[in-house]
Amino acid sequence: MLLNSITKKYSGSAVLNDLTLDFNQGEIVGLIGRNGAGKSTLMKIITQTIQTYDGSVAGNHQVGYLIEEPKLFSNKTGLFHLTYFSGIYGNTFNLNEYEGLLLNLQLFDVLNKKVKEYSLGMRQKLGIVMSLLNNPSYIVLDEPTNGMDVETSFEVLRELRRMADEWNVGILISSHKLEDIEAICDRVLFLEDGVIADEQQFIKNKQRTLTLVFENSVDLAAFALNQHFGSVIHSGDKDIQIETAVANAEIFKMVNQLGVRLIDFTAEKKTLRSVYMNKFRGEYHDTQY
Ligand SMILES: Nc1ncnc2c1ncn2[C@@H]1O[C@H](COP(=O)(O)OP(=O)(O)OP(=O)(O)O)[C@@H](O)[C@H]1O
Repeated sequence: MLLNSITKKYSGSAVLNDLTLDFNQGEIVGLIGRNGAGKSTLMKIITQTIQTYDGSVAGNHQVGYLIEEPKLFSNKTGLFHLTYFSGIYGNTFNLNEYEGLLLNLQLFDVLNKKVKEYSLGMRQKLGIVMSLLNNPSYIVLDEPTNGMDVETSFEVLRELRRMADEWNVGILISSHKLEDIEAICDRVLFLEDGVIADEQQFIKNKQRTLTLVFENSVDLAAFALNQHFGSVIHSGDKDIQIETAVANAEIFKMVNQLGVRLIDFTAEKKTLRSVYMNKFRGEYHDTQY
């Protein structure tokens, strides 16, 4: 997808100012910036929700999205939404095709409950699944882990990585949670003063200490036997610490391929946070992010 020289003004003042950006299918791109920087505006231009702007966008015909909260019918079930919105896109909802995703997102067992009984996190997760119903080449997600606890965010981020790797979906994701962005993105764009002020491929070629916790010792053993990412610093009953320069994406890909269950993942260096603070905000504004 290519966005070329995008300028968007509200009441004469430019929110986006001659912004150019490209991204590919299979790639996860993070978008960060302060409140009001124009992240949602940029996303709405990609999804054609905003149609008046200068510049051009190519390759955005098949885009799914979740911007702000998903629009749901509170008295209808999760399954109704998936069936109904598939129909709107001219498709028939095939539960088998989505079973794995719904199970991994802990939504499968609540599909027959009305969404008014769903928590905010569950509604967000349903919104993410709904964004896939038109078989998109790209999805655009505005703060998708809002309202989610740490564990739920992790489930969602892991599934997004899987969508990019296995379904070849390109994902643009905005968030104020830098750790979320850091966990899954291939590259990160800093939106400032209406343009991409910086781009970091900070995850690659950086030596980090990763801690991976598996559901059980069998899963850990399978991972330890197959991993070739770097040296093992520590190995416990279910957890392992490795030092590596390999992108998180590669590690998640292997976890998926082995079919093992990872229940926690941390990277020791918070490089995105430090890069962001140093470049734009000054360390005393940390609380905004
Ligand atoms: N419909 C509108 N009319 C006028 N101004 C608008 C409109 N929509 C957004 N803006 C303004 O444009 C700027 C960018 O808003 P936008 O929602 O794109 O920022 P954002 O980066 O997504 O912010 P946040 O992180 O708070 O979600 C803000 O100053 C906002 O007030």
